[in-house]
Amino acid sequence: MEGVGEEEMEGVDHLAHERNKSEFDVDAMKIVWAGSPHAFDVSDRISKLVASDPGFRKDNRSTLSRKELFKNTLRKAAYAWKTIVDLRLSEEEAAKLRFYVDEPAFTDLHWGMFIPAIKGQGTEEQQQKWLPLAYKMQIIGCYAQTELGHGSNVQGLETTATFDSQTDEFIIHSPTLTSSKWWPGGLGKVATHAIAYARLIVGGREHGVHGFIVQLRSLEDHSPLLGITVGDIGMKFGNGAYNTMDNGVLQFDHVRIPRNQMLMRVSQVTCEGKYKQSDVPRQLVYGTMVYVRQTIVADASCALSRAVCIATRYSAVRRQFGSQNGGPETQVIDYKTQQSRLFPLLASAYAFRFIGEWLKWLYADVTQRLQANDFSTLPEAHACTAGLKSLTTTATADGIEECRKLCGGHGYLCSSGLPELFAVYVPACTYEGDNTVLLLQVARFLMKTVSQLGSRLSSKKPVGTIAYMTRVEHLMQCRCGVQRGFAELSADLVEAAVAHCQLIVVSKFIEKLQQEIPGKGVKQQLEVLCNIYALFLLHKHQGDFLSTGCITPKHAALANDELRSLYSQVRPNAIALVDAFNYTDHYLGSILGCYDGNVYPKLYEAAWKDPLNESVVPDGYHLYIRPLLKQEIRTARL
Ligand SMILES: CC/C=C\C/C=C\C/C=C\C/C=C\C=C\C(=O)SCCNC(=O)CCNC(=O)[C@H](O)C(C)(C)COP(=O)(O)OP(=O)(O)OC[C@H]1O[C@@H](n2cnc3c(N)ncnc32)[C@H](O)[C@@H]1OP(=O)(O)O
Ligand SMILES: Cc1cc2nc3c(=O)[nH]c(=O)nc-3n(C[C@H](O)[C@H](O)[C@H](O)COP(=O)(O)OP(=O)(O)OC[C@H]3O[C@@H](n4cnc5c(N)ncnc54)[C@H](O)[C@@H]3O)c2cc1C
Repeated sequence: MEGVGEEEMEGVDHLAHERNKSEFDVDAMKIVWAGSPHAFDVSDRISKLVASDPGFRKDNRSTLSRKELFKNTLRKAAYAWKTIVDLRLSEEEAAKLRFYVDEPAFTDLHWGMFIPAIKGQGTEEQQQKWLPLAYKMQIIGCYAQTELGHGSNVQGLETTATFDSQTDEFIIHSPTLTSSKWWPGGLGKVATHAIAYARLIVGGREHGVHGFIVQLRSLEDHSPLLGITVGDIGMKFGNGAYNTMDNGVLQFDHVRIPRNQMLMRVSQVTCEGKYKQSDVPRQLVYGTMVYVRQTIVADASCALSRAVCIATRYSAVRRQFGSQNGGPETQVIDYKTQQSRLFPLLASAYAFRFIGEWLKWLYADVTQRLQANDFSTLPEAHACTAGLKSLTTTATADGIEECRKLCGGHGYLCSSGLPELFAVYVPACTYEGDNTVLLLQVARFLMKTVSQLGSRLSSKKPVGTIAYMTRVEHLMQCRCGVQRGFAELSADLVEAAVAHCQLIVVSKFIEKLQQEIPGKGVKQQLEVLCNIYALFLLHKHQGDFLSTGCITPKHAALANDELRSLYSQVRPNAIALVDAFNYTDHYLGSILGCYDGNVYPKLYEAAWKDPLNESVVPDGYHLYIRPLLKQEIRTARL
């Protein structure tokens, strides 16, 4: 192209000068981020496989109608499955492939909730019957719990499951409009089966909410079965975004299922109509939600790191103001305001990665204990998964929006990848439990812990977190000390719950740094990021910390000075720290975040591909614009 300067030529790494500043071994950090050499190998190999296959292209999504978008998602899901089968990918590789395809689809719920629900709440016999069908995708499942009238309040669900001892069946029914199942992903147009949650009624007596496997559609022609009314709930936030998913509505009209399709690991109904509650906490029926909440924390680190990668690379490319004697303008990443907004998000991405690793261990540990009927850590596991899901998704949704703003006007273009990332991510603050409702669960756990243990919530925390621990105890004492009910104090208790979760994230980051971490300069970089995360939160909530008396205003001022110094330490390593996420340009889906930093030619080229530019004179000119210009005002034909 004429007039293209060297700085805009393709094939040149426009961020090479930034990459050369790195003070640590980026390849070693890639392995830390991935979790292990094996995990890095799988991620690297599968992400490149997806990026190189035109069958997984996603740059055209914003130009498709809802029906075209959905059909394209079905095509991709089928193509992904064929790829998995043809290449004989392992379960781990298959999960990575679905992750890098990066499109909300019915498969998320089939693999992410339907199968875990059967594994967690089905008997051995039920697992042996249903899991092989599900693993081979000979049935496609969804998780149908939420209703039009109830989502947070699971015990308020209205769908009924009435046992008929004459026929040894359950009758599944939607007694009211508000009992219609509403929101389940994959339900609207694809799922052939559901795990449906309903109020169990045996012999006229209610036994609370239980899960049931219900077939919804014929495996011959996909038509809804007798008594099943099912469809999509309509367009959702954003244009492309989550509209690739058929969140559905479902009504049951006295649908009969065999007794052995009630998930019976936690409770049973005998053929004589006798209800048996195993000696396990009834909350195990919520087990699938706990499982997904811990995966969502890991997902948060992925989503936030994507946004931070885009904003960091673009901040290094973008120059604005500051030219000296006709020299280059200043890179916006060098402005202290840009650093004070961006680098805490970079630190948070790493913090959430490590807390996600720990939560995965905690979930595996509690699951192992449940096998031995050891329920001692179940309350803590519930509080941690609920609280950390709430904390990380709120921070990530806010962080993605901040990254969009950090990219100025170009961040608002679809080609930046940020609007779509935000629109797809933001419901994470709602699904798998509204974030406030989940924090109330944490507050309830803290109240019980304080009442059982006295003021000390826990002494099991690294020394560096004393201020954080004191803050939680202070916030709890301020609330528990006064004689007012939980509901009256709930807004304050939620703040204490957030403080408690922040304490966990900081302490687990510190514990991570106590491990052996190979690679030149890697541990040092992580120490800087850990200090940024901890001091940023201390600065943001300094009112809490000052009121506890464990820090003075002088300490607060010193902490702020230290933050600025830490930002300066990150600055030369910023591009390398986001390179360590090892995202392909395909997965990032962002011109602003492209690896080579050659942004402007790509932005310019992308603009002309918009359908609006197929003609230089827009459709509608002659009917609407020309009359205006020629002052020939006519009644425009509707
Ligand atoms: C790689 C990706 C893989 C998978 C991804 C797939 C999907 C995720 C991606 C996209 C999203 C797509 C789908 C989204 C799906 C959904 O949204 S599914 C529906 C989610 N719905 C909810 O989360 C509902 C939230 N509500 C609840 O959980 C409960 O109603 C409640 C708020 C916890 C209240 O329950 P309840 O009224 O029964 O109990 P309480 O009276 O409040 O408490 C009684 C005691 O029980 C303890 N408790 C409560 N819950 C649990 C639990 N889960 N585990 C253990 N213990 C629990 C509670 O602490 C009380 O204890 P006590 O104080 O000692 O009495
Ligand atoms: C994209 C998406 C996908 C989903 N996929 C599925 C799925 O596959 N399967 C499924 O079963 N469900 C699914 N859901 C539903 C989701 O789980 C629910 O929307 C979620 O649990 C919140 O419940 P709700 O909608 O009833 O919100 P509500 O609880 O009605 O929340 C509304 C407001 O009330 C507040 N509130 C509610 N209770 C209290 C309280 N006790 N104290 C204080 N404040 C309170 C909340 O904080 C919130 O501000 C999905 C939802 C979305 C958005």
